Amino acid sequence: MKMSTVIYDERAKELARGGLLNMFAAQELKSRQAISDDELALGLADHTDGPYCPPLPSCPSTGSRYRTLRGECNNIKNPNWGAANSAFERLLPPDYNDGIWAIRKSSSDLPLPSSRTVSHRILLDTSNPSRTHNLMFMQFGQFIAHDISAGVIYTAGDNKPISCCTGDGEAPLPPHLQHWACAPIQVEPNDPFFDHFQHRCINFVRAQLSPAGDCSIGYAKQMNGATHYPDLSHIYGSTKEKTDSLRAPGGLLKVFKDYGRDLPPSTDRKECLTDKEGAVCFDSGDNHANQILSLTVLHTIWTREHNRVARILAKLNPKWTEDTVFMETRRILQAEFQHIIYNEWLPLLLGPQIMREFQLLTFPGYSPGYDPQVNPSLTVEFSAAAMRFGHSIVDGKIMVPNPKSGEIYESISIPEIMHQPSRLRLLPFLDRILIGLSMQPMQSVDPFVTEGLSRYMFRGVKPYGLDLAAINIQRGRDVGLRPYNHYRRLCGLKPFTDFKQFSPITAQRLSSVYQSPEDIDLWIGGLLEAPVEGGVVGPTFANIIADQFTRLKKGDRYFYDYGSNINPGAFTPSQLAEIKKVTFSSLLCDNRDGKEFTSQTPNAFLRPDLPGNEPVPCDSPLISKVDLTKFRDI
Ligand code: HEM
Ligand SMILES: [Ca+2]
Repeated sequence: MKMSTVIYDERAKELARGGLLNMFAAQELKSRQAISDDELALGLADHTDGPYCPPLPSCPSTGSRYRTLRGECNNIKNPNWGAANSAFERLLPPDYNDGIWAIRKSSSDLPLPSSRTVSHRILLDTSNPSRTHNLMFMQFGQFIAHDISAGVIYTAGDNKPISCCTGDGEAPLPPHLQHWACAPIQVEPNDPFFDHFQHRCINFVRAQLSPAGDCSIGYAKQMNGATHYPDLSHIYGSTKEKTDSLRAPGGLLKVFKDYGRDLPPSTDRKECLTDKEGAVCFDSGDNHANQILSLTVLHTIWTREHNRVARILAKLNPKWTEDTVFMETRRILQAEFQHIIYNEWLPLLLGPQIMREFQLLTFPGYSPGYDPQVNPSLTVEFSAAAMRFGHSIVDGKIMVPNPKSGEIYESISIPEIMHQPSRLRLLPFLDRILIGLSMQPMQSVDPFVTEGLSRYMFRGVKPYGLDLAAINIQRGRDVGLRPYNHYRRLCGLKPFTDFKQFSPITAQRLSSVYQSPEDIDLWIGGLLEAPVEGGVVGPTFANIIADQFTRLKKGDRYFYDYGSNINPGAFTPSQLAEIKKVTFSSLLCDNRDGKEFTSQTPNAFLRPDLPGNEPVPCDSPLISKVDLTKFRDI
């Protein structure tokens, strides 16, 4: 069983060391009473002679036409904002027991209930399919998440994973033998599932720290391994070495040619179960593409889109070097991706009112809104809780239809396709799973999480796996999330003062684990809320997510629809008009195998049985076409 978090490179390691040094310095200053609790809580401790300050990148004064690979040099005054391996920001100061990094206690200063206990007593596995959204909406959400958010966990000195439990998880290691980054999740002896295996300990390693961007010393700040911007860093990589390793001649991306079809390139990294004959593991910009096969499918689609667009651009512009073809294609794909997120995916998540309130709606032409004061960085509230709403919409099974007979060809339980992407090699599989993801409803956002994630995640060949729900709760505590009520207040919502304010069943479940409503973990509280009008998440998550995508627009000089007064890589008006025709349906039609997948729903994220969203042939006028001749460089 493997978590998919990895250390990237030397620079990431150096920053991680710096983050840790600063945290130790804060502990030291606190013990000498040279730093006040207020300073710690507000993160204002201005000790610029701190032990480690991240070096500033050198950026071209005129601004490059292309985003840098690491995401540096976007904000002119703060060139590290949003860069890979920089720190997460936060909406509220952290709740750490020592004000620095120690995991919070309950409101009455007792240890919090075990994250696993919270998970199995509050979350059930009950099917509650969405009446509108399909599983492609879920899968696209994880694809977005992997682009912008990648917590990195500590590893041992030799880069090996840290174990916080004995042998097979019979118990947590005695504290004096535990690595300092351990926070193992205790499993109660009467656990309804893990007890069958005498499994009493879920391994949990704390997230790596990164130095604060302003070199201040204060509470711990976690590292984001990805570039914070939606820039397809998980397709292209965020270091030169990685990107170079993924590139092929002619400005193309490498592919694995299989039966004449292009799949992502293969890798011999050891994250997949590859002991069966013909088994394969795929490479990507971020090394997480094999986490679940339906995610690998989206990596395939975007890799193909790169090569499709690059070939057209190279023909239109025979004088371009292969570097130009590569970078121009990347620039177009990044714009397509941002357009699909803001124009199609977010409105279906947040509903019209929040989209309007946060000025997230898309319009024809250039858009206003860049604000150099806005730090685009992801907030821990978004990454460790709100955006993880997605774990509730995963279905335990993926139905793969046979479009010829109209029957279900295969119903795959998801642990079977975690780190096991080899089915993609079967000839009709890609087309079939694309149809399946579009037909099958996603699950609703609610306190139900499939056992495929809460009992069997990454089980490999074992009878049990990890509990992602417990890990989410523990991660929230690891990164210092405050209790749920604090974020309700922040969003202008009334806090819960009594369990009785929840439905009787929920109240009973909550009070069986938490002592007070003031202790509820943010991820749990968010899942319990009814969705906002026209959206799928409740108001607390909706606000945190809308805030994040506002930062990612206002704080991104390279946002795809900013004009040349802001964006050094702006599109011409006619090019932008073409980019704005892109829909995820058009992308799927352009990059499917096309043997069995011949029709597509106009809205790729909604169920085909919704009136007006019946599948149509890919050449129907209802599926938009992008005219790339506008990208001839004259
Ligand atoms: C399809 C099956 C999925 C699996 C197996 C999966 C698995 C995981 C795992 C193992 C983590 C790291 C947990 C930790 O150590 O803290 C994670 C994090 C996360 N997941 Fe998922 N996930 C899935 C789907 C989704 C979906 C659909 C979304 C959103 C719509 C999503 C959003 C996130 C986010 C935002 C994080 C935090 C990333 C970070 O900063 O590390 N996931 N997921
Ligand atoms: Ca990114």
